[in-house]
Amino acid sequence: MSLLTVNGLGKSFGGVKAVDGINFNLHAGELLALIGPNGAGKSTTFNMVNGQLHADRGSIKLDGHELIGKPPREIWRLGVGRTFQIAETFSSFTVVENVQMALLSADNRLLSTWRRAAGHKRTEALELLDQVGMAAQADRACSELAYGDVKRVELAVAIANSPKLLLMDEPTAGMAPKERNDLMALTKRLVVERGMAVLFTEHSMDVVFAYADRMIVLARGRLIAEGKPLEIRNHPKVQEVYFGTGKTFEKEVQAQEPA
Ligand SMILES: Nc1ncnc2c1ncn2[C@@H]1O[C@H](COP(=O)(O)OP(=O)(O)OP(=O)(O)O)[C@@H](O)[C@H]1O
Repeated sequence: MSLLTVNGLGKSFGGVKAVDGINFNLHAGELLALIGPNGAGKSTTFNMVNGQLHADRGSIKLDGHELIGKPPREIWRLGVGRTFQIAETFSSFTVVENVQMALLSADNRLLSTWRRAAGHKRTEALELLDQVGMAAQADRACSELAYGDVKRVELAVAIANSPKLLLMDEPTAGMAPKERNDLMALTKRLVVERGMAVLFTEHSMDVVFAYADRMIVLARGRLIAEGKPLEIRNHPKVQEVYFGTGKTFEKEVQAQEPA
């Protein structure tokens, strides 16, 4: 049975059908890329899955639970996590403190208890940091870290609640090619080791073709293709919608092992 099942999902803004009756599913342990040209409906789809936007029609089921109509916090509790950029205010906290806060939040403890709970779940937080290769930098302030390392901490924060499904909106934006590969290789490892599913949007075709297990392609709100990277690369409809956008499907990039 699939973990996430989306059926007939639709959302309009005024006269614009941002998402026009799409169907797809996602299995545990799978990395699914959602791609499409600008304005295709990727963000709208994402935001309906995490509950930030209310769908006009259709259904989004996680493990058989209907998500439509539920507030974002409840959707998160049911097991849909997402990566957030570590906000300015948290960058003065150390690496491990950021993960401890995420663990506190997963336990439904208030942030005001933080000062009293500075030692809370440090061991669990260090274990999570170990999984993303950041345990050695646990006591450094996030503000001192290289960009690629901040992204690793953000990933540790996102998995603190043990999500069944992790949503990643352009995870590698602004990163150099080496950092991109490291982050996606790490994501792939977490997917395999934790049996977690990932749905991600991405503009870098190199990243998508190297790391996605499967892809879905949107254009003007419609799902125009679905399949494995190689099938998508050769799909005439996909080539047609991308023609002239400057994005090509020619580059072959090999997935790397995480550093
Ligand atoms: N809040 C909104 N109000 C009005 N129109 C919107 C709103 N959000 C999205 N749209 C429209 O819906 C369509 C799909 O937008 P969406 O942001 O989902 O596309 P996208 O694939 O994420 O694009 P991009 O790659 O440029 O981020 C576009 O035509 C957009 O202008």
